[in-house]
Amino acid sequence: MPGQAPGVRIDGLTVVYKTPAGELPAVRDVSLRLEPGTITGIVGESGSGKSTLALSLLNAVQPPGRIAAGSVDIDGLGDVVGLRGEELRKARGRHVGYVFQAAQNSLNPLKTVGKQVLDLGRSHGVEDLRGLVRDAKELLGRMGLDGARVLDSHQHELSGGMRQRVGIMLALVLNAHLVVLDEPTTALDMITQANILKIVREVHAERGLTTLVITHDIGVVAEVADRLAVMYGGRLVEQGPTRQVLGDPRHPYTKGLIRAIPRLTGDISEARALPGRPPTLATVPERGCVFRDRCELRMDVCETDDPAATAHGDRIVACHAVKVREHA
Ligand SMILES: Nc1ncnc2c1ncn2[C@@H]1O[C@H](COP(=O)(O)OP(=O)(O)OP(=O)(O)O)[C@@H](O)[C@H]1O
Repeated sequence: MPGQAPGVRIDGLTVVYKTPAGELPAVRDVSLRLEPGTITGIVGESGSGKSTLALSLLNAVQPPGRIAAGSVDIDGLGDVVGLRGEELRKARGRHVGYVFQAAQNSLNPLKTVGKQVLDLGRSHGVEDLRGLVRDAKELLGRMGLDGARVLDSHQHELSGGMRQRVGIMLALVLNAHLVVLDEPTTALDMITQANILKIVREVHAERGLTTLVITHDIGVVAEVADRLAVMYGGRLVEQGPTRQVLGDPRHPYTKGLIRAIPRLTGDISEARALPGRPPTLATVPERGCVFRDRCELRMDVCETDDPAATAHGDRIVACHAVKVREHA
């Protein structure tokens, strides 16, 4: 059913967590567009704010966190930051399908997978429950599982990788047209991971979805994403079409991430880990560039001024040292 894919406009989004040192931002002034029908990948090291950003798409940030500023406007839903209660519950699952991180542990241990599919359908007013179960079985089959058997199983009877695929099935089965996958394949070996991503891509195309894939592994999204957004210290530091970002990274952090991955550089001996560690909420600088402590291009202005995200053609880069060439 192409043509139903919603667009998403995230503008000036800031999400804070309450800490002993006060409220600190895990996501700061992030603006991002998900174009209808595309797959966007968000990459960044652990703690960069990816999951917090994903939760914001469902207005699902829990205390001690809260969305402190900005909007998340989804076609057909409006600004989800303003949604509450029943409206929000209906939107989740039906409009926005999602697999949150650690989804492999989030199944109900007391119920079979099939029962959980039925519960999901009932709670969203699905009339054709038989059809829903059929779709669930089919999706599981496509991901290399024995659908009937998995539907009859409890969580403890499934491996981590199987649970992860069940999570993906649950994100897709209600036929939502916006799908958010947070680390969808981390429990899987490389070959299964590649297969699952291929299926995500196929289902995305068949159903006309808008998809967001979140991962710390830039190699994972390189395979599926049309666009990439790179996150660091709660900021989006670079965005653009995947091929451009991978083939000609501009931000020093993106360059470092790519250099660290042998299967992207094509040569194991060339791969170099990015020195240093990403900041935590407590250590992320209040002023200036969040990446400066690890940056080889650091200048004086980076200490004091946060670089603005600047668009040039299809590319958006937030770095004082980078003069993005026109028409990247
Ligand atoms: N409930 C919470 N209370 C306090 N701080 C939190 C909470 N959840 C996340 N944070 C902090 O917010 C920052 C961003 O976390 P987030 O989980 O969004 O990052 P991430 O990029 O998804 O990392 P990971 O891949 O490890 O999940 C981190 O510094 C994290 O410690």
